[in-house]
Amino acid sequence: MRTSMLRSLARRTSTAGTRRGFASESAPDRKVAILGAAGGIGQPLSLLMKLNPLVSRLALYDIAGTPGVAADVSHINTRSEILGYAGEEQLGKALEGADVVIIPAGVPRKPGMTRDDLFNINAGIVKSLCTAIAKYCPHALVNVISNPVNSTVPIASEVFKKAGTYDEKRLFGVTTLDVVRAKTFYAGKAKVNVADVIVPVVGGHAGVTILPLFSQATPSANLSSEEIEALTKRTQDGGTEVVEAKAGKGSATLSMAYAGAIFADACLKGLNGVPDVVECSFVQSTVTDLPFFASKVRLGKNGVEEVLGLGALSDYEKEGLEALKPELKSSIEKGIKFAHA
Ligand SMILES: NC(=O)C1=CN([C@@H]2O[C@H](COP(=O)(O)OP(=O)(O)OC[C@H]3O[C@@H](n4cnc5c(N)ncnc54)[C@H](O)[C@@H]3O)[C@@H](O)[C@H]2O)C=CC1
Ligand SMILES: O=C([O-])CC(=O)C(=O)O
Repeated sequence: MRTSMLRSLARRTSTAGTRRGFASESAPDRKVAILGAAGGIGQPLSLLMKLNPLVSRLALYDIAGTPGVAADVSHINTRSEILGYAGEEQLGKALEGADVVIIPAGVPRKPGMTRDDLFNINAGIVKSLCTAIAKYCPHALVNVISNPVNSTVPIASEVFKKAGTYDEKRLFGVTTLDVVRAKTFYAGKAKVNVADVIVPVVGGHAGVTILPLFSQATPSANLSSEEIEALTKRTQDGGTEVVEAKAGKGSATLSMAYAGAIFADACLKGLNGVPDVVECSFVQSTVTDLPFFASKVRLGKNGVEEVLGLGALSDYEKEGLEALKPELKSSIEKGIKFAHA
């Protein structure tokens, strides 16, 4: 997205005052809905999705505060039409016809909390939003950002199963921020150009369940095992690093909005038939014995086209993989149990 988005922005700016930039759009119509659009992630994510030329309609939904965000973002001279919706009675309208639904609704952590501490509030929010998705846009690709992702994605799957709309190809836990962090931290340590870095991050999205595969990182670098361990730990604790720095004012919002925009863009490209779109995501999986697992996923016209395997792991990564399984298993089971209660 990075280059295409900037190119498109530059084009719009250079044609300011004319309609030329708009008339040349050839991408198909795509509606994206953001649920939780007035929040810390929701607002910058709304901005970034407004800059994405693949979006023709952008629906911004929250329980309150969306008219202001929608009015503000709507003045930006890019392709998409902005639609603002506030309050539960408008949720159906926000969702109708959506191709991609992004969910950053829910409470964020404060220092001292784990992501699982958010379960009690966010599980119910995700359950009710997914119930509405099943009703109003059952074929949309659903990008779940709300934490704890390791549980909220299984909750979403159970809600969709119950409604008879579940398609495992269309449900994604957004773990892109782990990849974004792994790339940044690796580039700093390996002294390589960050724009060239590729690092898969697998497992889940909480603490030790986040497993960056630095042995597969490119460009390759001769890092010591101590350096790899430190990079792994920093990636696993990246969220906590931000929570502590914000000191009670929430968790990552700007970097998450960036990551969410990258992942939604990949979903849109896949829907539009762009070949070889691959991103890591927490999806239904047979890569391990766990029913959900984050790994590289090829995106296509129906969502997940292929869940890719883990590739060769170092001994350190093999240990990490075994160590993460009990926590990830219990978080998945907790979500499934909640959805059935
Ligand atoms: N997957 C990931 O990598 C990351 C996930 N997160 C998670 O994203 C979530 C949101 O974080 P922030 O934006 O910082 O929180 P925030 O509190 O700033 O914003 C959340 C928004 O959700 C809205 N909301 C609450 N209930 C809703 C409902 N039923 N329907 C629609 N909107 C509703 C609120 O009104 C608020 O505007 C948290 O659960 C956080 O842990 C945060 C960073 C990274
Ligand atoms: O740490 C948190 O609570 C928010 C999050 O998921 C992240 O920044 O990775």
